[in-house]
Amino acid sequence: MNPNKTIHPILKNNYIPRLLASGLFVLSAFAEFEIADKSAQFWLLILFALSWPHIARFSPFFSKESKQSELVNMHIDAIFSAIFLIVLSTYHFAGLVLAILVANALFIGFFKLLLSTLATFFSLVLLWHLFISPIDLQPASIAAQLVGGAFVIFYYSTFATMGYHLTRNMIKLNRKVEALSQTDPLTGCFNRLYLDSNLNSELNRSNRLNYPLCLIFADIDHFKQINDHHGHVVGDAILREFVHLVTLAVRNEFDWVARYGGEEFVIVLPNSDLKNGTRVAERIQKKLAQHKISVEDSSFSITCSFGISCNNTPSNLGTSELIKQADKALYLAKHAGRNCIKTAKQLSNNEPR
Ligand SMILES: Nc1nc2c(ncn2[C@@H]2O[C@H](COP(=O)(O)OP(=O)(O)OP(=O)(O)O)[C@@H](O)[C@H]2O)c(=O)[nH]1
Repeated sequence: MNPNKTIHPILKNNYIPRLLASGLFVLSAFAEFEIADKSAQFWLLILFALSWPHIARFSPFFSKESKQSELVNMHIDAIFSAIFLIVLSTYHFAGLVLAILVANALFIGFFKLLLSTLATFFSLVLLWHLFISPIDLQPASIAAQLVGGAFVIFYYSTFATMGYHLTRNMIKLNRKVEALSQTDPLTGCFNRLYLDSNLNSELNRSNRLNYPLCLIFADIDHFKQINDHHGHVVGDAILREFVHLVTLAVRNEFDWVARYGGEEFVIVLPNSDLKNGTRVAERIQKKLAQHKISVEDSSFSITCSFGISCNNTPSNLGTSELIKQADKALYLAKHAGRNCIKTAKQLSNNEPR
């Protein structure tokens, strides 16, 4: 199996910086000759430093999910840095580490991660200092300080870059998931889920600010025949074009369209009454009449029936009542021969069963 194929870009991208940081770590540890002379742990540490970037890349710790795994890796990085400080037996770099970490945090806004890795880092240094051996405050050799300083700067700027990329990727992914969960994949308009969760807040806003809200139920006429005679590919293309035409007929920033199901769509018009809603439905009707939809060298004309309700007719309608009224009006429109517009006002005399 080629491991490159299964490695997530985050783990892959951080491999080289981590390897270089480990190299600098090894150099700085070697520069501290006194420790090299007497400590077996020193050699273990070197071994770990050299193997860590490979482990971090090829064997995701604790989680198969690469991003989660990279967060764990960052904590191991923090432990690694703490051991580095202990080995060099100086607090000289601690202030530098802290300053760089704070700067990183300001830059990447990744405070939670910063705090938890900082806690890991300092608790390890403290535990070592209290229970194992007091850290000698004597400064390390000049060579160790130089290479170690380079290590600290490089290591933590890498850490910041990783955090930054992680955060950016997560934000991007979240936005993508959110957009996908709200969008109808075929037509690109909002889906039923979005309608169900947003109509209520739209209605509350309209009641709070005391303006009317209009809801149009639009249903393409005889859509089954189109599917049956020309196939679902044509039907799909017609649905897409229909949504395109509807979006051209409504106000960009205020109104929105959601697919209720099949060939039924709901158009929500904030700050609009039945009159405004009827005007919008007429505009859509006109666009449909003027526009032939071309699919696979054929062109099609479609018509649509509309049922319109408004939260002030009668007053203070709730979400489900608003939808119900528009649906009933749509039923009237279908029964009146299709390609026509009916409003909730016309319901009382012709209430469908
Ligand atoms: N191509 C395509 N067809 C769909 C999709 N969703 C639902 N349909 C079809 O839409 C048709 C809806 O048919 P009906 O509910 O009978 O409505 P209609 O033929 O438009 O009749 P009226 O609404 O009474 O004018 C069915 O044939 C469904 O299979 C879709 O995503 N793509």
